[in-house]
Amino acid sequence: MENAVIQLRGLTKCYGKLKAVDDLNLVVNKGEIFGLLGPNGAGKTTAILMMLGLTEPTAGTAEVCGYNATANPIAVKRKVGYMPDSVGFYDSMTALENLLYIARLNGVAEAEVKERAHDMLKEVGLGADINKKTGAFSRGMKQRLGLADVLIKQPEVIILDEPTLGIDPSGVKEFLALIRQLSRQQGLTVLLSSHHLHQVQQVCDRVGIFVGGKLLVEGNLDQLSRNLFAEENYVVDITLKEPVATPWRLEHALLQMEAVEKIAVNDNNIEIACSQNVTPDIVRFFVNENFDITGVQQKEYGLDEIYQKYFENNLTENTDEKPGGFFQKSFLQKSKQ
Ligand SMILES: Nc1ncnc2c1ncn2[C@@H]1O[C@H](COP(=O)(O)OP(=O)(O)OP(=O)(O)O)[C@@H](O)[C@H]1O
Repeated sequence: MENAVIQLRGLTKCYGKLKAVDDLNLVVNKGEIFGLLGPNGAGKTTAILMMLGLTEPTAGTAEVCGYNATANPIAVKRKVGYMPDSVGFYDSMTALENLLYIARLNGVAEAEVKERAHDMLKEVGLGADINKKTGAFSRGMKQRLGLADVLIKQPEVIILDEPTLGIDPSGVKEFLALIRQLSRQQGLTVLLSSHHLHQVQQVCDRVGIFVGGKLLVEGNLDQLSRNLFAEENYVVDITLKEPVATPWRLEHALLQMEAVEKIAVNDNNIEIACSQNVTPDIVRFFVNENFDITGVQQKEYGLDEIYQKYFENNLTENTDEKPGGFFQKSFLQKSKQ
């Protein structure tokens, strides 16, 4: 693909009998922020190390900025900024001194190194901390300095491995906003790995769910939720003042409505999956049946539900299984003709 900055074809890495990465095929395009989302041990770091040419694939290829990462790791290193999950600095040196050191190591010309380092520190929000020793930096400040380290050589793509690990929630928000801003302003391609779905959801254009070395699905959130929840187009969540005394009677009555597909009753909470949006009819039904409604909510699917579908439905243990059991497990379902 013309626009592809990262192109992985059948990328596989075995450690003995363990397939840490299993036939990974992925394209990340220029200017995109792609989130590799998966639990601990999914194989994210191994995949990244192969993209950087730091470990050799057992099979397949990783092409980054047009270079085969295994055959040409130095060329890839020139184009890619990599921030590992734990960034180290010289504690007794200031932020500026640390950054100048990294910039020089990366071959930034002496004539411009100081100006660029100052600009970069301002850009990542450390303008006021230029002369502070990094030993006194918080984890969030260290991540910002790590980002400056990565960006100082003006890479085409940055790869961030668990970049928000150990930062407090407001720091995470600011850090992710910064990544997005930099990507949008400079057309920078970003691949970030994380197991924090909420964070990935905030910042990424597209995500891939990676489990047991396999990429289970990839796409933007809309596509993922449309694919995974095609059967569960409209889900209405009704909260009642009191728990339902005879759930089976309620379920039976609700299933008489044509659009109602599945129902789950949990004390005073009822989730109803429908083929069309019949929320007004459902509310009318409850009122007519003399239930006191305290809440009505139409459910929207985000990464939470997508993640839950994969990780809490035991699909992690059997990735060959086709997704689809989210509602079937807990919901009373209308039998199909
Ligand atoms: N050098 C190695 N030798 C043997 N096994 C390894 C090696 N590196 C990683 N593994 C194994 O490969 C699998 C994938 O590990 P990897 O670090 O890539 O996962 P990850 O998704 O990055 O996890 P985390 O989020 O915990 O960093 C794990 O089971 C891990 O134990």
